[in-house]
Amino acid sequence: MGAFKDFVAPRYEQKDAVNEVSFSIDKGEIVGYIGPNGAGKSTTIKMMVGILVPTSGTVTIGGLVPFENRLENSRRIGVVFGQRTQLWWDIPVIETYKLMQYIYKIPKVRFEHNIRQFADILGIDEFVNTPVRQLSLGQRMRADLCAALLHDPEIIYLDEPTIGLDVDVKERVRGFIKEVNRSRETTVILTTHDTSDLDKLCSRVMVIDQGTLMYDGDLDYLKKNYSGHDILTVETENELPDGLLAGRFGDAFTREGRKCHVRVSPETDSSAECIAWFLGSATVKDIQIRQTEIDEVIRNLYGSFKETERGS
Ligand SMILES: Nc1ncnc2c1ncn2[C@@H]1O[C@H](COP(=O)(O)OP(=O)(O)OP(=O)(O)O)[C@@H](O)[C@H]1O
Repeated sequence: MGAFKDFVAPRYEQKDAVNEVSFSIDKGEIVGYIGPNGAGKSTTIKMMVGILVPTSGTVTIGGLVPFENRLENSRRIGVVFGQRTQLWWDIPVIETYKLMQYIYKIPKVRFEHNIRQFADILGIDEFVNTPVRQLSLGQRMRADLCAALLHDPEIIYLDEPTIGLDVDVKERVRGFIKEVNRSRETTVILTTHDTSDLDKLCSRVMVIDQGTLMYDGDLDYLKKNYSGHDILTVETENELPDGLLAGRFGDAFTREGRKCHVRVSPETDSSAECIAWFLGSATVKDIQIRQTEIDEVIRNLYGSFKETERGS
């Protein structure tokens, strides 16, 4: 009944998937584009690729407006949507590549050179003659990445390229992206929910939430300013009295026998000063510092945006 109603009298609701998103990217950059589910990442990528037409504002890629010059734009870009494939389902991988060689008019020497190089790094030789429908997710993703780069694009858009991959394949995929960026100066725009992708690949990140760009800048700056605190764990030869620890660290410590864990907030304290205090107060057997994981940084970041919204 609901489906019938929607068919006869559909109701429409207007929603801005992205709003006030403004940025420029230089040749050869690797940019991580992150944000919670439904934030507007894929919508931005689709506008840059030319699939979606923005209702206002402009998108210019290498001097071209993508949706007005789809053919010319497609020659310059490669796209991988992690959840979909551009490979022909029923034919062997190599046949799709040959079809792409024909479509993009890739010179034979260049095509063979690229296949050889990519097959090497991605390890696709063993399944290049297998029909795509028989490939595992990790194999399919590697085959897709190779396909997206065969025509030497200047820019690649990767929408969650490591989604669902095991640790080994993730490493291979990341190594490949890095190598292509390094050796060919290919610009990479990457959306991901896997924060290790950011750590391993990107120096710049853009964070979008509810369609609006909230941060655009250095990953290191982001870590430093939203990281909260480090955890310092110190093992001493003898148990330190709680009173002594409380006198120095207040309530920012816990103790398990001879092990003390101290939460070091960069605004009020420093790990170096805490270590110096321990060395001066006891015989120290072991020291460990755990920095805030990037996951925690991102969680703090999304949280602080929500706080700002509530406050404003
Ligand atoms: N074809 C569509 N029709 C209507 N609304 C859409 C369409 N595509 C996306 N949206 C809406 O636009 C908003 C942004 O979606 P988008 O797919 O860009 O998010 P995302 O950041 O890529 O999310 P995810 O991390 O879950 O992939 C969401 O609220 C989504 O529901």
